Amino acid sequence: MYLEIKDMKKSFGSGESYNQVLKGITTNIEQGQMCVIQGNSGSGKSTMLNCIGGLDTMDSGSVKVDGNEISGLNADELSEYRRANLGFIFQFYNLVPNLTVKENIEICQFLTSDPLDMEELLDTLGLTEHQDKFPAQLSGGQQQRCAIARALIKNPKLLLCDEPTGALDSKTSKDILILLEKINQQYGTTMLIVTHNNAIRNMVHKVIIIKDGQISEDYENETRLPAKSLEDL
Ligand SMILES: Nc1ncnc2c1ncn2[C@@H]1O[C@H](COP(=O)(O)OP(=O)(O)OP(=O)(O)O)[C@@H](O)[C@H]1O
Repeated sequence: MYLEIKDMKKSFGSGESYNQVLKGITTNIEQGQMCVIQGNSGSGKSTMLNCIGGLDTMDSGSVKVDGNEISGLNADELSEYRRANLGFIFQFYNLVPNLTVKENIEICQFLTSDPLDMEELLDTLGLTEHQDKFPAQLSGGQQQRCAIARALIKNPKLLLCDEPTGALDSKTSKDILILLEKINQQYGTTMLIVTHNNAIRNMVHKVIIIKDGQISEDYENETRLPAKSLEDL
């Protein structure tokens, strides 16, 4: 099992403002799986993703990535864990405005001794012709493709995506999902995708639904559809 989560608990605040957001999340994700995490607004999806990604620390429980426990790591160790294993994609692309597409990707290329080939990645993501442009010169979909390239250049084993299509129109969302599917097949990247979009459930290997800080549904999708056939995005 690539990702093993056991009894993950996380709360915010204290006294009257105490809010237990995650009340004991237990699940497993296999290497190479694409998995969506869904649930109502405020159910704890981003909190779960942030705890897995070492962007936040859980109160108790265990997260093992490729057999390595991450709970209890200090800030430096978490930083090294993120560098060595993870790629992040967010709803808003967080590109550096005064760097070109290629330079935005290059800043992450140096995080590993074994990056993917830049030209191949630019080609895969349809960015070759845009590589010398600045973010402000790109459409939302092109900016998100650049953010995906930046997350992928170091060939992360685990890609954490928080609403990756949240700011995009239906057609561009589908293009991005087709790309994520291609990356999953080409590089075997394990992916966790937090999304409000129910249609995305149809293309992934595994679905996790969170309700009130607990898992209410957790199942493997036996009848996956290719991303290109998804409707209602
Ligand atoms: N840093 C924080 N401090 C205090 N409360 C927080 C913090 N981060 C999240 N919360 C609270 O935790 C709860 C879950 O938030 P979270 O962002 O994980 O939900 P979500 O399921 O991702 O929601 P959405 O779909 O709206 O993005 C919310 O009530 C939120 O207000």
